[in-house]
Amino acid sequence: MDKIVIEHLSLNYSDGTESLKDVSLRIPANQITVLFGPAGGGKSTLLRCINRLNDLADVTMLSGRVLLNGVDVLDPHTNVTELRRRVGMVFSRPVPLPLSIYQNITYGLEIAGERRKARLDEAVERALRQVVLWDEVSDRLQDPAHALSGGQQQRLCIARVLALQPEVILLDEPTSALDPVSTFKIETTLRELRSELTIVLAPHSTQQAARIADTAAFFLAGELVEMQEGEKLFVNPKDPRTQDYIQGRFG
Ligand SMILES: Nc1ncnc2c1ncn2[C@@H]1O[C@H](COP(=O)(O)OP(=O)(O)OP(=O)(O)O)[C@@H](O)[C@H]1O
Repeated sequence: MDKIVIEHLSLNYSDGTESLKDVSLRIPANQITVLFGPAGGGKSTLLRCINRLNDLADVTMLSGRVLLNGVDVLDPHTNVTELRRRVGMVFSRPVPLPLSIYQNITYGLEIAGERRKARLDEAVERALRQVVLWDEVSDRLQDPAHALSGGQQQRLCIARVLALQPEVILLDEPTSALDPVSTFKIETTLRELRSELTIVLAPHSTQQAARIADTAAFFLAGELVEMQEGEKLFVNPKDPRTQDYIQGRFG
């Protein structure tokens, strides 16, 4: 089943950059779909269209459709707050709230109206277990989140998103600020989360793309060059531009 279907999506910013040029693709449910390619290819822009974060940018032209479960999220009537709960986002630098570990997880739930302590405790434990952080922090949930290591902070940021029980998570270079061990833990966590939700990720390297992609899409200067199963794309790309990029000939 396709969770997200993007149809003829084009987007220009006010400086005239054509960041997405007639992009159409299908993102399968319960898989990790990787958007990769050289800097400036449009990967972040595409991620930010899926949860309407581009509403905050200086966009001068936007056309096409982004269907989530068949419904166009670009429709002006979309409830954007609800959309962003259903489609969570994780950024490249972990930015925990200046609160305790516990409150980082409960913050969004409390805003959504949950006040019951038992429910909040349960949600904290569940989310921290999902990102394999529970055993490391269960005895110091009231400590400031900033006291955690960078890798732990990023797992906490993922847990914060998961606590809202999203259907999709978007990750924009989530491990670019992390060491290889933390990166490995996050990649393992994402593989396990696939059974519960749909993951769309812009990796920080081609190596990461190849390691983690169930499906991979190669972007170059706003264009989708090709998309296929990760195992096939990284072994036998169809397009010579993809081949040149994955062999390190440019970018
Ligand atoms: N808010 C913005 N305002 C103006 N131009 C932007 C904005 N965001 C991105 N761009 C431009 O759009 C193009 C695509 O950028 P985008 O960040 O989507 O690419 P990317 O493939 O994710 O690259 P990177 O890996 O560097 O993040 C670039 O030319 C970039 O300069």
